[in-house]
Amino acid sequence: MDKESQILHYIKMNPFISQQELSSKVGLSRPAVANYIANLTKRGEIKGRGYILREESAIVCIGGANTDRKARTEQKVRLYSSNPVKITESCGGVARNFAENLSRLGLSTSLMTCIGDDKEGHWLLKETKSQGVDISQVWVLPTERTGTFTTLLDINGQSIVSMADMNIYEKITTSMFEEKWSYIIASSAVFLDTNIPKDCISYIIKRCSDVNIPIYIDPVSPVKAGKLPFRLDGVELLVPNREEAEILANIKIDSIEDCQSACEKIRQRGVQNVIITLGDQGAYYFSDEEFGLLPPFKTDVVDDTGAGEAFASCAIYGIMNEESLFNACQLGLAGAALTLQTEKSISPFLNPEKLHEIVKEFS
Ligand SMILES: Nc1ncnc2c1ncn2[C@@H]1O[C@H](COP(=O)(O)OP(=O)(O)OP(=O)(O)O)[C@@H](O)[C@H]1O
Ligand SMILES: O=c1[nH]cc([C@@H]2O[C@H](CO)[C@@H](O)[C@H]2O)c(=O)[nH]1
Repeated sequence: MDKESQILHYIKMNPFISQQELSSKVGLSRPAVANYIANLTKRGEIKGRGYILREESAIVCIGGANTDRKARTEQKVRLYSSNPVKITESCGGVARNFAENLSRLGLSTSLMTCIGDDKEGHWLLKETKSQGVDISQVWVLPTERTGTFTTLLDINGQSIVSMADMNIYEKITTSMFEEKWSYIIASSAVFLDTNIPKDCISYIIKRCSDVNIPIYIDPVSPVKAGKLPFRLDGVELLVPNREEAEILANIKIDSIEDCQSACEKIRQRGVQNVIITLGDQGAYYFSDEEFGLLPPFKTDVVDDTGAGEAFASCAIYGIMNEESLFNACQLGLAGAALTLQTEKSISPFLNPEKLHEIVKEFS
């Protein structure tokens, strides 16, 4: 291998390697190494990000970015019939929603997803970028259509049925993540949803746990939860709703005792902390040190889409700030309450001050 290839190889292995370390590994002076790096950067071989210093709060959010279409009814829905509705569109996708929520909470956040080369995809990127999320790692796939999520809401703002047209995510491969690996391990944590293919999910979990990068997971839906590998070592937090937890633990959940058994079974798979969100019943949390049920913070429900992501991203914000699981859940309840009050999948009012203010009000 020539000197340049050797340097590139060592940077791929460790994007934080110093020029001094490189110089002793490849047998060149430090200024000579600097010269090689400058040339590699000029040619675009080093894109910069993997080789800048680790940012303490950076999180890469990997998974879906969709346009959400919500059909709202003014009267009781009639099945197998034509229902008058009002349709609105907003930005969605679990990983994208996490990235935006976490960015609104002041964390430096990046999104890794794919969109089609269409109006919807470019709109999603523009809106997401405007909220401070780094979108430089998004794949634009010219032959695919951007994912869509269409949901029918009843008079109470609760989703009756949802349709996920997200075939685009099947085009993502493990080698696409391999190419971005230096970028991924330059982050302090990774958030993962289950929109991407099964082998990619396993690949990311394994590689992150090998280098001790904490992983947070939202299982997305009961169907997609089944894509998670059995072993989940390295997963610091998993936040399923009731139906997803039933799939993951392979038991029916009808009581608090069932929540505890489900959490124990999920933890046996290698997960550190589990929080099961229970809709209008609140959330059940379980770790080595603490467990319990928290009732929801009472609020008007305009639209329940995105409440689960709001809960989990605010809880992750708490965990990344070294709060206890109980305190993280309180932040989660506050974030969910805020999101339930809006027609969009993300609350435009979400910020750290507002979150702490709501927690104070309810505790
Ligand atoms: N009707 C409600 N009243 C009060 N709080 C609610 C209600 N629905 C949801 N919540 C709050 O939102 C949190 C998440 O809700 P839920 O368990 O329905 O998540 P989810 O099914 O993942 O939601 P989504 O997929 O729509 O984002 C709950 O833990 C609770 O705090
Ligand atoms: O299969 C999926 N269903 C729903 C979502 C997203 O979840 C949000 C609602 O919880 C919404 O934004 C939708 O796009 C997704 O990314 N994948």
